[in-house]
Amino acid sequence: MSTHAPVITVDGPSGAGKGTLCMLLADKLGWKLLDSGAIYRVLALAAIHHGVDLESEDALVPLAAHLDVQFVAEGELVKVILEGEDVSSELRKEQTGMAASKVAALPRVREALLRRQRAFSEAPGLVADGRDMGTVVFPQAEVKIFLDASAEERANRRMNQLQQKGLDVNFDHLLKEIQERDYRDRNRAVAPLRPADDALVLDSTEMSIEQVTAQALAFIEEKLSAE
Ligand SMILES: Nc1ncnc2c1ncn2[C@@H]1O[C@H](COP(=O)(O)OP(=O)(O)O)[C@@H](O)[C@H]1O
Ligand SMILES: Nc1ccn([C@@H]2O[C@H](COP(=O)(O)OP(=O)(O)O)[C@@H](O)[C@H]2O)c(=O)n1
Repeated sequence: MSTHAPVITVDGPSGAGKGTLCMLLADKLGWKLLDSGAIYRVLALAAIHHGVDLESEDALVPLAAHLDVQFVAEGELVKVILEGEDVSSELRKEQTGMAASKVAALPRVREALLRRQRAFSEAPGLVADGRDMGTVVFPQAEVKIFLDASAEERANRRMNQLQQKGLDVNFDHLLKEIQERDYRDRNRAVAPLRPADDALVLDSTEMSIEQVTAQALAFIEEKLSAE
């Protein structure tokens, strides 16, 4: 028997601030967190480690169905273990995001990962971060948010984030990669990146993290109290 647990979905393009917002919301509400992008990233890494072609749907589907991954919470951070190996730092690299968007464009790969994502939904509630959380994975979600920002602002945020980690990054290169990934995510045949009809669309280009969080919390309160 399954009990109903409420779901908040946060979708949007790379660097819009989804991960930051979801972590703050999950922490404040005491709810579970699903970083669905991390699952696509792990699958891309598994394919690279096993020498599987990132465009071979037939080879990727069994890999997706049997993905041996653990997300281990360590204080504020989540360690990601793929087949016994800590891949946490490899996971966040821009080239891993790019590889993830290639495997994520394949319909049967997405299908193979659906159940794994839905299994994250448990009491007292779930905050789900991704591209198709409100449209495909949790279409019945009580609260849906679509977080956006201009590509230039997102590339700038990503550059600062990577520089803080001591990585040397080039703005123009990063912007080009973000635009390429956006294009692939928005134009794929299955589960393209788009706001759900009932989503609150927030453009955070000119908003601070605090302003985004405050608007999201006001919307969540309004939606949950109307249930
Ligand atoms: N509203 C905002 N204004 C400025 N920086 C932000 C904002 N939201 C997030 N950031 C920063 O931008 C970077 C990318 O945010 P992140 O949450 O990882 O985005 P996403 O999960 O959508 O890719 C992080 O360094 C984060 O601290
Ligand atoms: N629900 C999701 C989440 C991610 N993805 C894919 O996985 C890639 C990496 O997602 P991510 O959320 O980790 O990327 P960032 O927004 O952190 O850059 C995206 O570019 C998408 O192609 C997806 O297709 N569906």
